[in-house]
Amino acid sequence: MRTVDKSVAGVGERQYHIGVAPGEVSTVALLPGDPFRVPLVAEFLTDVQEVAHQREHRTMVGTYKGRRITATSTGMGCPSTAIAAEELIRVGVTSLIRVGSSAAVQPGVRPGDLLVSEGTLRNDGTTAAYVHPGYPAVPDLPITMELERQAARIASREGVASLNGLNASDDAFYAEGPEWIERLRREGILNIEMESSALYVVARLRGVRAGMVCACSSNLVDGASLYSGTKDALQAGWAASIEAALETAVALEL
Ligand SMILES: O=P(O)(O)O[C@H]1O[C@H](CO)[C@@H](O)[C@H]1O
Ligand SMILES: O=c1cc[nH]c(=O)[nH]1
Repeated sequence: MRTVDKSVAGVGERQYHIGVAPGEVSTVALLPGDPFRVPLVAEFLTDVQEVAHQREHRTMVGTYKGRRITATSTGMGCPSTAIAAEELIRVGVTSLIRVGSSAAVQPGVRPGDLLVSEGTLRNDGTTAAYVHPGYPAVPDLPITMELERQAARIASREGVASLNGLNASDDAFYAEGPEWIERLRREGILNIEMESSALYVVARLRGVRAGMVCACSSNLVDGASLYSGTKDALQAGWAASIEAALETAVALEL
């Protein structure tokens, strides 16, 4: 019997899930969850090309201020994010920046505010298959510091807040009950999303860099802002977080 080693299989080939081959992408990739948000990244770019769209993974490439940029959607949750990250790394991506939406679990955070991640509580199943329970899910420090700088600048221009802190990655959107949300609040977690745990762990294991800037979609603790009526603020927050990620790519020559 010959067992396949998937940790190295397919490196340098057109990738099974994302449908992208080496040479078709840049060294930096912005990662929204939603394939319909990839064109929102493309609005900032010139010379845009759609490279592939398979399942939830849509990829476009273009240029921002002279730098080649890739945008690939991860889909929702850690399983598809780990696949997208693994396959992007196999075709030459060395910096991965998630541009997502995320729910705040500290009072006072408003829809559209920018949230930069300084580390993730791994409440997901995917990373348990990769590493042991105490393994930290942390972003690249220089990318994070530049994201914080850019997010603060853009947020102040746009009249929203920019906050930095710890987030949780959950697997089960509709199983986030009041006890869990209250515990996260008490422990100082700023926000919840569903992908950064896998992104950071895969990036660390494969020796590449990752970071995350999200737009606040709702606030789960102050009751002032659940999901209805947040659309315009969220849309503006997505654009601001994409701009912060693009400026980071330029500033750090990612
Ligand atoms: O808007 P995206 O990037 O998908 O991020 C957030 O939105 C989804 C849940 O509504 C999850 O994927 C969560 O992480
Ligand atoms: O996990 C998540 C992500 C976004 N919004 C939530 O309420 N939960």
